[in-house]
Amino acid sequence: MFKYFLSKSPTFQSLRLIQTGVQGAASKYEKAYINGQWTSAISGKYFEVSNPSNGKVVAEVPDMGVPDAQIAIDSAFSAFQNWKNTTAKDRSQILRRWYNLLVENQSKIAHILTAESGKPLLEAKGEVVYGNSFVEWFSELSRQVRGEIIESSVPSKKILIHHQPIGVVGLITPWNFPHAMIARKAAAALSVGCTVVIKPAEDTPLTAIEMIKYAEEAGFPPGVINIITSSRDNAADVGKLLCENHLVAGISFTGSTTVGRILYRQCANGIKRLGLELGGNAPLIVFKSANLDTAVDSALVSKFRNCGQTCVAANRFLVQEDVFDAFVEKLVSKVQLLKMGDGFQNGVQLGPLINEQQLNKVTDFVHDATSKGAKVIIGGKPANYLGELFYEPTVLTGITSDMKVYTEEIFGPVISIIKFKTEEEAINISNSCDVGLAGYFFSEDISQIFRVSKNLETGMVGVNEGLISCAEAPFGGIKQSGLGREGSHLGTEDYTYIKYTCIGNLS
Ligand SMILES: NC(=O)C1=CN([C@@H]2O[C@H](COP(=O)(O)OP(=O)(O)OC[C@H]3O[C@@H](n4cnc5c(N)ncnc54)[C@H](OP(=O)(O)O)[C@@H]3O)[C@@H](O)[C@H]2O)C=CC1
Ligand SMILES: O=C(O)CCCC(=O)O
Repeated sequence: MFKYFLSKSPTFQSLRLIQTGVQGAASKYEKAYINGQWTSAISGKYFEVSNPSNGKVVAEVPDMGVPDAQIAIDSAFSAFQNWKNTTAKDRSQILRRWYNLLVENQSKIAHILTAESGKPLLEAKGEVVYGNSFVEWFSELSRQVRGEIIESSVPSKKILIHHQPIGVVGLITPWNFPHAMIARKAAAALSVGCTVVIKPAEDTPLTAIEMIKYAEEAGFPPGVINIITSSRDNAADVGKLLCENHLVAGISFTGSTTVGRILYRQCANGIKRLGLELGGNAPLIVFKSANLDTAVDSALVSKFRNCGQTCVAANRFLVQEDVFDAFVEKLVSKVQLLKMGDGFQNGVQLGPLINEQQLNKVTDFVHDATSKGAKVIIGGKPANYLGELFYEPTVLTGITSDMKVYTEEIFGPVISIIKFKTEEEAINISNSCDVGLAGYFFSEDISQIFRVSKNLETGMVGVNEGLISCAEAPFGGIKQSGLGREGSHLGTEDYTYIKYTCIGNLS
């Protein structure tokens, strides 16, 4: 079957690399990495990873469960005893070596990423550059984490403050950014002296495994970085163990709010440190003063990055009535030019959805909206002619507050447009949900820019900009979008605790 696929697929060259292991790319059977050893599951079981563009199997990886995860935790705990005592300079240098290797191999990593996620190759390359930037950032930040000495009100005392690594951290990551989410979490944790057990998503473990090959080459000691691969059948049990095991000090998770809540509960008994990057429902507001061309171009980037499967993707478009028709016309004229298809084909801008669950969710949300009166301007149906998991880029108008596209994140290539009259109305609609990750608005009115930025109930705001993520900025949400911030100089806080030392009886 694999042979058939290779001979038919336009992605022949890239996948040939994956099958044969040429250039060190993923081979048909991959292994997980625990305590510096490439290893199979204790059960001997594997699960398949397939390309969502065509359903063909790309590779098989170990299906690890609780016993494997326990070994990984023990290894990480044992490695922590030495890693926590390394100097910031040592950690910085190893991270830098990892970064250099990731950069040297970024094209190969991007090919693997496209093969398992369906993401267009150009976008996969962009994600690898983006993910690598976190490794570079934290290799530099490692040496900048400083303590303080505070003057006491008692002359014979000194107050010292240190930031110390919390210990072993479990990193549970999603399929939508298989490289960047691991890089953003792992580099931060490792830079301050924590050790990690990574559990990537079932759909996209190959990019993660490839990244760890370069971590090994960079010289991280055994046990400092561990990766356990699990099928969806094992994810909940492995997650529970990571949350509840007393050797694990904290969890960092990116994914759905539903799973985030489960992890929050499971971490409660052990009062574990918890970083949560959960779902959003981002408003994108176009005010009448906006430059409409900027608004349209930025909206397309925000919405269609990774085919809409991004937690910061614009979810509800709010357009002021004065510019509604002009905006919709410009938007649709660009949406109809978007090229969807196999991520390895030249010029493709949109790939498939990751799996059947996502396809069903998008199909259901659009059906729900149209059955309640929404109008399909373009798209509105699966693109079966391209493959089983493709959905046409879609624009809907006539959106009302009872529709799922209004109340929940769609995670797909669907734009839902709502008409509003006043700024107050736009703010009220934007804030009328219990999540608050990103929000975007377009305006040339400086007072309005400050006012709206202040009033949007989100952790991040893009003003006249649709792409706001970068290593230097704090990424994170408020309300039920999560806890903590990733990236930026604040990105190590989830992985350190503050040690206060009082030195007394000084003469
Ligand atoms: N904020 C974000 O960036 C993301 C948001 N989402 C949202 O979530 C929806 C569903 O996507 P989905 O893939 O199901 O996201 P999940 O939250 O289920 O998956 C994210 C990660 O958590 C793992 N996981 C799943 N269940 C548990 C559990 N009980 N304990 C510990 N880990 C667990 C998954 O493993 P496995 O893959 O094996 O199931 C994966 O590694 C999307 O439609 C979207 O709305 C999804 C991905 C990212
Ligand atoms: O969508 C997500 O799951 C988070 C990553 C997106 C980004 O870093 O911009």
